Amino acid sequence: MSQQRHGSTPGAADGVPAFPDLPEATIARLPEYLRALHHLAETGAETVSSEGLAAAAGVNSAKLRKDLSHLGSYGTRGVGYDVALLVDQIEYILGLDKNRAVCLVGVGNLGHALAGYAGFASRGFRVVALFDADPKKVGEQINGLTVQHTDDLERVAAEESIAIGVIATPPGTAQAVADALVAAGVTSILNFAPGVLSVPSNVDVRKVDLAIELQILSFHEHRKASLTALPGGRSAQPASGDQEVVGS
Ligand SMILES: NC(=O)c1ccc[n+]([C@@H]2O[C@H](COP(=O)([O-])OP(=O)(O)OC[C@H]3O[C@@H](n4cnc5c(N)ncnc54)[C@H](O)[C@@H]3O)[C@@H](O)[C@H]2O)c1
Repeated sequence: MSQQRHGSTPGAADGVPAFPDLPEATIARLPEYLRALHHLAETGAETVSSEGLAAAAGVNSAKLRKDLSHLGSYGTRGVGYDVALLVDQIEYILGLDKNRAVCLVGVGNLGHALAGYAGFASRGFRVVALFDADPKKVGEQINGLTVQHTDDLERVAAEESIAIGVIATPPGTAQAVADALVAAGVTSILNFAPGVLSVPSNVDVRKVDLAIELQILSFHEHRKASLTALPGGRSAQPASGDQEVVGS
Protein backbone atom coordinates (compact mmCIF):
# COMPACT_ATOMS: atom_id res chain seq x y z
CA MET A 1 0.00 0.00 0.00
CA SER A 2 1.51 3.33 -0.99
CA GLN A 3 2.04 5.79 1.83
CA GLN A 4 2.79 8.94 -0.12
CA ARG A 5 1.81 12.28 1.36
CA HIS A 6 0.14 14.72 -0.97
CA GLY A 7 1.87 18.08 -1.15
CA SER A 8 0.21 21.48 -1.26
CA THR A 9 -0.63 22.99 -4.60
CA PRO A 10 -1.48 26.64 -4.98
CA GLY A 11 -4.52 27.86 -6.81
CA ALA A 12 -7.65 27.10 -4.82
CA ALA A 13 -10.37 29.48 -3.77
CA ASP A 14 -11.09 30.97 -0.32
CA GLY A 15 -7.66 30.37 1.11
CA VAL A 16 -8.08 26.60 1.12
CA PRO A 17 -5.27 24.95 -0.82
CA ALA A 18 -6.42 22.78 -3.74
CA PHE A 19 -4.49 19.86 -2.28
CA PRO A 20 -3.91 20.37 1.40
CA ASP A 21 -1.14 18.33 2.95
CA LEU A 22 -3.21 15.36 4.04
CA PRO A 23 -1.91 12.51 6.17
CA GLU A 24 -2.50 9.14 4.54
CA ALA A 25 -4.68 8.06 7.50
CA THR A 26 -6.93 11.09 6.95
CA ILE A 27 -7.26 10.27 3.25
CA ALA A 28 -8.27 6.74 4.21
CA ARG A 29 -11.03 8.05 6.49
CA LEU A 30 -12.50 10.60 4.05
CA PRO A 31 -14.44 7.93 2.09
CA GLU A 32 -15.98 6.78 5.39
CA TYR A 33 -17.12 10.34 6.15
CA LEU A 34 -18.48 10.61 2.63
CA ARG A 35 -20.46 7.37 2.93
CA ALA A 36 -21.92 8.56 6.24
CA LEU A 37 -22.72 12.00 4.81
CA HIS A 38 -24.50 10.52 1.78
CA HIS A 39 -26.59 8.42 4.14
CA LEU A 40 -27.40 11.48 6.27
CA ALA A 41 -28.36 13.45 3.15
CA GLU A 42 -30.69 10.63 2.08
CA THR A 43 -32.46 10.88 5.44
CA GLY A 44 -32.96 14.62 4.86
CA ALA A 45 -30.33 15.90 7.31
CA GLU A 46 -28.95 19.32 6.33
CA THR A 47 -26.44 19.65 9.16
CA VAL A 48 -24.63 17.19 11.38
CA SER A 49 -22.63 17.58 14.57
CA SER A 50 -19.07 16.30 14.70
CA GLU A 51 -20.21 13.72 17.26
CA GLY A 52 -23.07 12.58 15.00
CA LEU A 53 -20.87 12.30 11.93
CA ALA A 54 -18.09 10.62 13.91
CA ALA A 55 -20.53 8.01 15.23
CA ALA A 56 -21.95 7.40 11.75
CA ALA A 57 -18.45 7.01 10.31
CA GLY A 58 -17.15 4.88 13.18
CA VAL A 59 -14.33 7.16 14.37
CA ASN A 60 -13.90 9.35 17.42
CA SER A 61 -15.05 12.94 17.09
CA ALA A 62 -11.68 14.56 17.93
CA LYS A 63 -10.07 12.63 15.08
CA LEU A 64 -12.90 13.62 12.75
CA ARG A 65 -12.58 17.33 13.61
CA LYS A 66 -8.84 17.17 13.03
CA ASP A 67 -9.31 15.37 9.70
CA LEU A 68 -11.87 17.89 8.49
CA SER A 69 -9.76 20.84 9.64
CA HIS A 70 -7.19 19.70 7.05
CA LEU A 71 -9.85 20.49 4.43
CA GLY A 72 -10.45 23.90 5.97
CA SER A 73 -13.80 22.66 7.27
CA TYR A 74 -14.46 23.54 10.91
CA GLY A 75 -18.26 23.46 11.11
CA THR A 76 -20.32 26.09 12.94
CA ARG A 77 -20.52 26.11 16.73
CA GLY A 78 -23.94 24.90 17.87
CA VAL A 79 -24.92 23.90 14.30
CA GLY A 80 -22.28 21.49 13.11
CA TYR A 81 -21.26 20.79 9.54
CA ASP A 82 -23.34 21.59 6.47
CA VAL A 83 -23.91 18.12 4.98
CA ALA A 84 -24.11 19.16 1.31
CA LEU A 85 -21.10 21.45 1.57
CA LEU A 86 -18.99 18.81 3.27
CA VAL A 87 -19.98 16.25 0.61
CA ASP A 88 -18.81 18.70 -2.07
CA GLN A 89 -15.54 19.38 -0.25
CA ILE A 90 -14.68 15.72 0.29
CA GLU A 91 -15.69 14.73 -3.25
CA TYR A 92 -13.52 17.53 -4.58
CA ILE A 93 -10.49 16.51 -2.52
CA LEU A 94 -10.91 12.86 -3.50
CA GLY A 95 -11.33 13.89 -7.13
CA LEU A 96 -14.62 12.02 -7.37
CA ASP A 97 -16.17 14.78 -9.46
CA LYS A 98 -13.96 13.50 -12.30
CA ASN A 99 -15.95 10.25 -12.65
CA ARG A 100 -12.73 8.39 -13.46
CA ALA A 101 -12.57 5.50 -15.87
CA VAL A 102 -11.54 2.17 -14.37
CA CYS A 103 -10.56 -1.07 -16.07
CA LEU A 104 -10.41 -4.54 -14.58
CA VAL A 105 -7.85 -7.13 -15.62
CA GLY A 106 -8.58 -10.77 -14.81
CA VAL A 107 -12.21 -11.81 -15.06
CA GLY A 108 -12.15 -14.98 -12.98
CA ASN A 109 -14.02 -15.63 -9.73
CA LEU A 110 -13.07 -12.35 -8.09
CA GLY A 111 -13.07 -10.34 -11.32
CA HIS A 112 -16.61 -11.50 -12.10
CA ALA A 113 -17.84 -10.34 -8.70
CA LEU A 114 -16.10 -6.97 -9.07
CA ALA A 115 -17.29 -6.45 -12.63
CA GLY A 116 -20.85 -7.23 -11.60
CA TYR A 117 -20.82 -4.83 -8.66
CA ALA A 118 -23.06 -1.87 -9.40
CA GLY A 119 -21.78 0.19 -6.45
CA PHE A 120 -18.74 1.71 -8.19
CA ALA A 121 -20.86 4.05 -10.31
CA SER A 122 -22.60 5.55 -7.29
CA ARG A 123 -19.19 6.14 -5.67
CA GLY A 124 -17.87 8.18 -8.59
CA PHE A 125 -16.24 5.62 -10.91
CA ARG A 126 -17.00 4.26 -14.36
CA VAL A 127 -15.89 0.69 -15.03
CA VAL A 128 -15.30 1.03 -18.77
CA ALA A 129 -13.36 -2.09 -19.76
CA LEU A 130 -12.76 -5.70 -18.71
CA PHE A 131 -9.71 -7.65 -19.88
CA ASP A 132 -8.56 -11.23 -19.67
CA ALA A 133 -5.76 -13.23 -21.29
CA ASP A 134 -7.91 -16.33 -21.71
CA PRO A 135 -9.47 -16.39 -25.20
CA LYS A 136 -12.40 -18.37 -23.74
CA LYS A 137 -13.29 -15.38 -21.52
CA VAL A 138 -13.01 -12.84 -24.34
CA GLY A 139 -16.42 -11.84 -25.66
CA GLU A 140 -18.24 -12.66 -22.43
CA GLN A 141 -20.78 -10.03 -21.38
CA ILE A 142 -20.80 -8.83 -17.78
CA ASN A 143 -22.88 -5.92 -16.55
CA GLY A 144 -23.16 -4.48 -20.06
CA LEU A 145 -19.41 -4.77 -20.83
CA THR A 146 -17.70 -7.21 -23.17
CA VAL A 147 -14.52 -8.89 -21.92
CA GLN A 148 -11.63 -7.91 -24.21
CA HIS A 149 -8.24 -9.50 -24.71
CA THR A 150 -5.35 -7.96 -22.79
CA ASP A 151 -3.62 -7.43 -26.17
CA ASP A 152 -6.11 -4.56 -26.62
CA LEU A 153 -5.32 -2.94 -23.27
CA GLU A 154 -3.07 -0.18 -24.58
CA ARG A 155 -5.46 0.88 -27.33
CA VAL A 156 -8.56 0.80 -25.12
CA ALA A 157 -6.80 2.59 -22.24
CA ALA A 158 -5.96 5.46 -24.58
CA GLU A 159 -9.45 5.56 -26.13
CA GLU A 160 -11.23 5.50 -22.78
CA SER A 161 -8.67 7.60 -20.84
CA ILE A 162 -8.42 4.89 -18.22
CA ALA A 163 -6.92 6.26 -15.00
CA ILE A 164 -7.21 3.30 -12.65
CA GLY A 165 -6.53 -0.37 -13.30
CA VAL A 166 -7.76 -3.16 -11.05
CA ILE A 167 -5.72 -6.39 -11.04
CA ALA A 168 -7.60 -9.60 -10.27
CA THR A 169 -5.27 -12.09 -11.93
CA PRO A 170 -3.26 -14.90 -10.26
CA PRO A 171 -0.24 -13.64 -8.29
CA GLY A 172 2.24 -15.03 -10.82
CA THR A 173 0.93 -12.76 -13.57
CA ALA A 174 0.19 -9.63 -11.52
CA GLN A 175 3.56 -7.95 -12.18
CA ALA A 176 3.24 -8.48 -15.95
CA VAL A 177 -0.28 -7.06 -15.82
CA ALA A 178 0.95 -4.07 -13.79
CA ASP A 179 3.69 -3.50 -16.38
CA ALA A 180 1.11 -3.61 -19.17
CA LEU A 181 -1.14 -1.15 -17.32
CA VAL A 182 1.77 1.23 -16.76
CA ALA A 183 2.81 0.93 -20.42
CA ALA A 184 -0.79 1.80 -21.33
CA GLY A 185 -0.54 5.02 -19.30
CA VAL A 186 -2.46 3.91 -16.22
CA THR A 187 -1.07 5.68 -13.13
CA SER A 188 -3.16 4.15 -10.33
CA ILE A 189 -3.48 0.43 -9.63
CA LEU A 190 -5.68 -1.46 -7.19
CA ASN A 191 -4.11 -4.87 -6.73
CA PHE A 192 -6.07 -7.83 -5.40
CA ALA A 193 -3.31 -10.35 -6.14
CA PRO A 194 -1.10 -11.17 -3.17
CA GLY A 195 2.45 -9.86 -3.42
CA VAL A 196 4.33 -6.64 -4.01
CA LEU A 197 4.28 -4.85 -7.36
CA SER A 198 7.21 -2.91 -8.70
CA VAL A 199 6.07 0.27 -10.46
CA PRO A 200 7.53 3.65 -11.42
CA SER A 201 7.38 6.38 -8.78
CA ASN A 202 4.54 8.22 -10.54
CA VAL A 203 2.26 5.19 -10.18
CA ASP A 204 0.19 4.68 -7.01
CA VAL A 205 -0.60 1.15 -5.94
CA ARG A 206 -3.07 0.08 -3.32
CA LYS A 207 -3.42 -3.48 -2.29
CA VAL A 208 -6.47 -5.32 -1.01
CA ASP A 209 -5.81 -8.60 0.73
CA LEU A 210 -8.62 -10.10 2.76
CA ALA A 211 -6.31 -12.82 4.08
CA ILE A 212 -4.12 -10.13 5.66
CA GLU A 213 -7.19 -8.56 7.25
CA LEU A 214 -8.13 -11.96 8.69
CA GLN A 215 -4.59 -12.44 9.98
CA ILE A 216 -4.75 -9.07 11.76
CA LEU A 217 -8.07 -10.04 13.32
CA SER A 218 -6.49 -13.33 14.31
CA PHE A 219 -3.80 -11.36 16.15
CA HIS A 220 -6.48 -9.44 18.05
CA GLU A 221 -8.25 -12.68 18.93
CA HIS A 222 -4.94 -14.04 20.15
CA ARG A 223 -4.27 -10.89 22.20
CA LYS A 224 -7.74 -10.92 23.78
CA ALA A 225 -7.38 -14.58 24.69
CA SER A 226 -3.97 -13.97 26.26
CA LEU A 227 -5.33 -10.99 28.26
CA THR A 228 -8.20 -12.99 29.71
CA ALA A 229 -5.75 -15.78 30.53
CA LEU A 230 -3.65 -13.43 32.69
CA PRO A 231 -3.83 -13.92 36.45
CA GLY A 232 -6.88 -11.98 37.68
CA GLY A 233 -8.53 -12.27 34.22
CA ARG A 234 -7.97 -8.77 32.86
CA SER A 235 -10.68 -7.34 30.62
CA ALA A 236 -10.36 -8.23 26.96
CA GLN A 237 -11.68 -4.79 25.96
CA PRO A 238 -9.15 -2.24 24.73
CA ALA A 239 -8.73 0.69 27.10
CA SER A 240 -9.35 3.26 24.39
CA GLY A 241 -9.39 3.81 20.64
CA ASP A 242 -11.69 2.82 17.82
CA GLN A 243 -12.85 -0.68 18.47
CA GLU A 244 -14.54 -0.94 15.09
CA VAL A 245 -11.34 -0.32 13.13
CA VAL A 246 -8.61 -2.19 14.89
CA GLY A 247 -5.19 -1.04 13.90
CA SER A 248 -6.26 2.20 12.18
N1 LIG B 1 -7.64 -9.49 -2.29
C1 LIG B 1 -8.40 -10.43 -1.84
O1 LIG B 1 -8.93 -10.33 -0.78
C2 LIG B 1 -8.58 -11.61 -2.72
C3 LIG B 1 -9.64 -12.48 -2.54
C4 LIG B 1 -9.74 -13.52 -3.43
C5 LIG B 1 -8.80 -13.68 -4.44
N2 LIG B 1 -7.77 -12.82 -4.53
C6 LIG B 1 -6.75 -12.89 -5.56
O2 LIG B 1 -7.36 -12.40 -6.75
C7 LIG B 1 -6.78 -13.03 -7.86
C8 LIG B 1 -7.85 -13.69 -8.70
O3 LIG B 1 -8.46 -14.72 -7.94
P1 LIG B 1 -9.58 -15.58 -8.63
O4 LIG B 1 -10.08 -16.52 -7.63
O5 LIG B 1 -10.58 -14.67 -9.30
O6 LIG B 1 -8.73 -16.37 -9.76
P2 LIG B 1 -9.26 -17.01 -11.10
O7 LIG B 1 -8.25 -18.04 -11.48
O8 LIG B 1 -10.69 -17.43 -10.97
O9 LIG B 1 -9.22 -15.80 -12.14
C9 LIG B 1 -8.05 -15.24 -12.64
C10 LIG B 1 -8.33 -14.69 -14.02
O10 LIG B 1 -7.16 -13.99 -14.45
C11 LIG B 1 -6.97 -14.33 -15.82
N3 LIG B 1 -5.57 -14.11 -16.14
C12 LIG B 1 -4.50 -14.88 -15.84
N4 LIG B 1 -3.38 -14.32 -16.29
C13 LIG B 1 -3.73 -13.17 -16.88
C14 LIG B 1 -3.00 -12.15 -17.55
N5 LIG B 1 -1.68 -12.18 -17.67
N6 LIG B 1 -3.70 -11.11 -18.05
C15 LIG B 1 -5.04 -11.05 -17.93
N7 LIG B 1 -5.78 -12.00 -17.33
C16 LIG B 1 -5.13 -13.05 -16.80
C17 LIG B 1 -7.43 -15.75 -15.94
O11 LIG B 1 -7.72 -16.11 -17.28
C18 LIG B 1 -8.66 -15.74 -15.06
O12 LIG B 1 -9.81 -15.39 -15.77
C19 LIG B 1 -5.74 -14.00 -7.29
O13 LIG B 1 -4.49 -13.37 -7.29
C20 LIG B 1 -6.22 -14.24 -5.88
O14 LIG B 1 -5.17 -14.61 -5.02
C21 LIG B 1 -7.66 -11.78 -3.71
